[in-house]
Amino acid sequence: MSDAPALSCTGIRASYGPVQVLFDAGLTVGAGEMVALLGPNGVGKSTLLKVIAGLLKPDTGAVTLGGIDVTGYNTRRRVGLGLSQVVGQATFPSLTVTENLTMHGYATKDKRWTRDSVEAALAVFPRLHARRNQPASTLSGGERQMLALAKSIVVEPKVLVIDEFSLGLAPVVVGGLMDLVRRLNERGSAVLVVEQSVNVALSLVDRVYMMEKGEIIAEETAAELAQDPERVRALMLGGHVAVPS
Ligand SMILES: Nc1ncnc2c1ncn2[C@@H]1O[C@H](COP(=O)(O)OP(=O)(O)OP(=O)(O)O)[C@@H](O)[C@H]1O
Repeated sequence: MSDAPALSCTGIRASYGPVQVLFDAGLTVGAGEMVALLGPNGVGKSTLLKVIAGLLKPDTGAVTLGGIDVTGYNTRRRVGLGLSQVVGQATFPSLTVTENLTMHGYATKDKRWTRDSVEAALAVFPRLHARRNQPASTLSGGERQMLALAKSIVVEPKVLVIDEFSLGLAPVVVGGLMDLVRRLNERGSAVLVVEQSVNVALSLVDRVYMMEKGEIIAEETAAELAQDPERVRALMLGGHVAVPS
């Protein structure tokens, strides 16, 4: 087995038209590791996720998946290498829960494999199982978020990237979703989360990167950061964050 990181980005510069948003940003997620990317609004976190997914071409820098340089690959080829990104509660509203899962599986795998893994995904989410024949439009926000995560199980991702899964959801729902992410990680997925709730991030991940103005300004373990609420507050307010030497 390769000991290459599940995901790495190095020296990423990216722009929207003439406006540069990322300045030599980089991060690494080891195989089987859970990592969070934190920072105030508008610093470029989602932009880095777009670069990772192949939705935005960087001006410079490289992205690797399992040691393979995928910088020139389109999104579909990256998904084929095991990348799965959960963005918001993205589902097809008029399709049922089962149809949403099946469609997602077909994107990369064959029919038989997909049928089995849709059953496996529904077994992990009893609430979705009970609503398997309902259109996604009739699900609650938390259930839709579960469906977005269930899609990730269908493709058994090597790298799962989650953008803001706690946004707008009740704490009890978030707790359930965190358990599911942990289970996915135990089954072998490396995880990168971008999360507004620092508490959620710190209780989930092993390691944290902090972003400010398009740059990674610090990297440390979640345990270390959890002991310094003052720094966490400064970070999330976008003030200068003192980095211990
Ligand atoms: N499609 C776009 N076109 C032009 N500018 C954009 C576009 N998307 C984002 N931006 C700008 O790029 C900067 C970084 O945005 P980005 O969404 O990456 O930040 P973020 O850290 O994810 O913020 P948030 O936590 O609020 O989601 C912001 O100034 C934003 O206005």
